[in-house]
Amino acid sequence: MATPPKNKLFFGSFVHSKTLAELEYLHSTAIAVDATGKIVAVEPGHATAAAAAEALLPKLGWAAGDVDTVATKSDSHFFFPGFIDTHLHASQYPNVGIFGNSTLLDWLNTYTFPLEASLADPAKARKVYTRVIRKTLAHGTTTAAYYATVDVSSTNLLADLCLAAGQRALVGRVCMDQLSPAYYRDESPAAALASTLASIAHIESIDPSASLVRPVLTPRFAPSCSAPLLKGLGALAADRPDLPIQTHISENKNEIALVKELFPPSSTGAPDDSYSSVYDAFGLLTERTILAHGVHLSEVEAELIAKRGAKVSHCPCSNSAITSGAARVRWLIEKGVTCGLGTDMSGGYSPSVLEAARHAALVSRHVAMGGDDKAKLTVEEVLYLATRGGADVVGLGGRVGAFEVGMEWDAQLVGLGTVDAEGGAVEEEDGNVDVFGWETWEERIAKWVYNGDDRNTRKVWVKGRLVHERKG
Ligand SMILES: O=c1[nH]c(=O)c2nc[nH]c2[nH]1
Repeated sequence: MATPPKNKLFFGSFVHSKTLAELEYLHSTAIAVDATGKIVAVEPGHATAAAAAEALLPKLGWAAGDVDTVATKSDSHFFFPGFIDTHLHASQYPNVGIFGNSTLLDWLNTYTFPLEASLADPAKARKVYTRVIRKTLAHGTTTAAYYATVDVSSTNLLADLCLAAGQRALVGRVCMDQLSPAYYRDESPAAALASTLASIAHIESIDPSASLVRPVLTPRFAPSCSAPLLKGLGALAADRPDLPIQTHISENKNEIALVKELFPPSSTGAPDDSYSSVYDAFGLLTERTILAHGVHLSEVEAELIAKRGAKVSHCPCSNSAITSGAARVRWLIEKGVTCGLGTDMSGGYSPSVLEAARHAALVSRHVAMGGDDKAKLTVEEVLYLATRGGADVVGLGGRVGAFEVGMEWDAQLVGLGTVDAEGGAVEEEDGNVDVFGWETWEERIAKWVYNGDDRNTRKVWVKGRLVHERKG
């Protein structure tokens, strides 16, 4: 029989984003998490875990025997909010790193559609989805906005597996009824909508209160959806204002030209021929919409996106790998657009949001080298995008992404390697980050962002439940 969840007391150093520009460092702090996974107290100023327990437990009415305590081992260990991957294709995971010299439209046809279609085989889908969930959890991703495939049963399986593994997820059945090979597309707009409803019904049946897993409307991107399909999805989005929406926008110049050709304003009633106006004309540009990429948006489009409250998932690894371009994140933020980070596997080559964060920092420097010096993103800013910003993008702002009373405990325990007086490793030799002891906390975090990986992610919790523990 499964043991019932217990109250927990976490003790040590906690680091999280206070604002876009500022990380908050809470040392000698205790965070109490109740059996439902909610943070009920954040109390700095205790010398030890035992002292924190003595002070806190009576106030919370918790008996010592009902509480599990997790304390950090040393100064190079800290708790950090779980990462939020605002855009990834679970179905493309076997292809990470496999993109050759392709760009978006030929990459889709050469690498992506054949793999996605092959996951209609349930055994293969189970193998791929089990692995991608395990791998992203091991990298500290506590929430993932997943695209599955066109196939309903394997999409539903992805949701089942997320729930079983304890990963928070948005799971979308991919809608696409045109411009892909006949072996991989919805048969008609009506069939696409029926399959979407079937998948929504399943996901809502396994997690009726959306405690972890939620369905998300997923028109792949404008070129692969006919006008009747986009119209139907817009109507469904209006009927179901609780459902998030995810799609791609303005990733690649040939894609944008294709959208202009397929959706002239005369066919949509839009005021212009921009990509954003196409989604807007069909009621799909909303405050619940996650737009992946947004590399080549115009001023007017950024203003429209901000006005509608739609969000952008910045996918720097993918934008570099398949040569889409360098998105101007500072510019988007200054326009009032909420942004988060996406690994975008397998356009992106890495399952790690930490890798996406460091790549976001590097791409912003390329934008700066193009003449806009203030484009550079700081360590604090990319970590905000990876956590709090991401939570806003996927509609979970205020619920996850930071350590505040009332939020849920989605967190990772990060350990950096410690070096002794002779320069030898003191503990946990594995990993790329060496802490000598003289670094400030800001410097430790910067070393983690630029050199860290899953070896530093020792433990991961979602909604208070331990969902990953690094062995060895
Ligand atoms: O990076 C991307 N990955 C995809 O699978 C996709 N489909 C449309 N546009 C896309 N872009």
